[in-house]
Amino acid sequence: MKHNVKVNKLSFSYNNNNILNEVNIDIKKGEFTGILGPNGCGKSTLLKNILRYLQPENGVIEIKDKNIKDYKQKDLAKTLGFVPQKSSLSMPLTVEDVVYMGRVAHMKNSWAGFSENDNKIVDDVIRILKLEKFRKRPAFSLSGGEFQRVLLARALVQEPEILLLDEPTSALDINYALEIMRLTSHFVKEGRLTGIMVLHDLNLAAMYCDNIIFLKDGKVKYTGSPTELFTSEVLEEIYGFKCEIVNNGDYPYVLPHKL
Ligand SMILES: Nc1ncnc2c1ncn2[C@@H]1O[C@H](COP(=O)(O)OP(=O)(O)OP(=O)(O)O)[C@@H](O)[C@H]1O
Repeated sequence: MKHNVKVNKLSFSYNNNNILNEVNIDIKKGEFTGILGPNGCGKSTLLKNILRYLQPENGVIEIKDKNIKDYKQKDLAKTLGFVPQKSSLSMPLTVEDVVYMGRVAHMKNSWAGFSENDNKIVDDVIRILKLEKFRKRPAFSLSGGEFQRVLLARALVQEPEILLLDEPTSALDINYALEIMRLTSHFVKEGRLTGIMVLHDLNLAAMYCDNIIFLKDGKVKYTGSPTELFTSEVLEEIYGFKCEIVNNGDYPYVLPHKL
């Protein structure tokens, strides 16, 4: 199988307001793709279409060569994991409860409860994400950055083949932001995931993403590696700002001009 997510001529409007116009995307298995572009260009809308939270007006979305419309909800939930940008909790759940929610799609039936395997996966992910000390804490008592890691843990215990993340680093300090990028990249490199992340930080994208998709005006303007796409000309065309690109070893580094 060559591609994990294939989007063909996807168009989407909110109340006749066209947001995505014949968008084509082909994301291969085992890649970490960053979706970038100006505010309001439709990045989150694109993710929501891929997650089937929104129905396209036109076009086809295939997940692992199968039309998304043909998936049973439970199979889609096992295949696609999602880390939202913001999430609030209305229920008094502990961190552990929230993480276990990621295993629900794998339960044989709701009477069976969680298996030994479920417990092991939850324990492993909690350890890898360094969440042990928060385990029994009410999730609402965590800071924004700590809670973002819990949301990543919930998505990882789901063991999805494809993980979609919507600006997971926007509320995080640089340490947490680097950690989320490193962990996502680590799981992709280990062959456990295909990663698709909406993000704004060009330099984080350059450091960790294999591929970039630039969206603008409802269209995919460019796709390619950060080295190919992060040029002052392309960035000026997409965002309308001037910058220098510094070669930072393996990846480009964007230095914006002061306005
Ligand atoms: N439920 C909705 N109803 C109507 N318009 C919406 C709705 N959700 C989003 N929009 C509009 O659709 C456009 C695309 O929004 P979207 O959130 O997909 O953009 P984005 O690229 O993710 O933006 P940002 O970078 O600011 O997060 C925006 O103009 C937004 O105001």
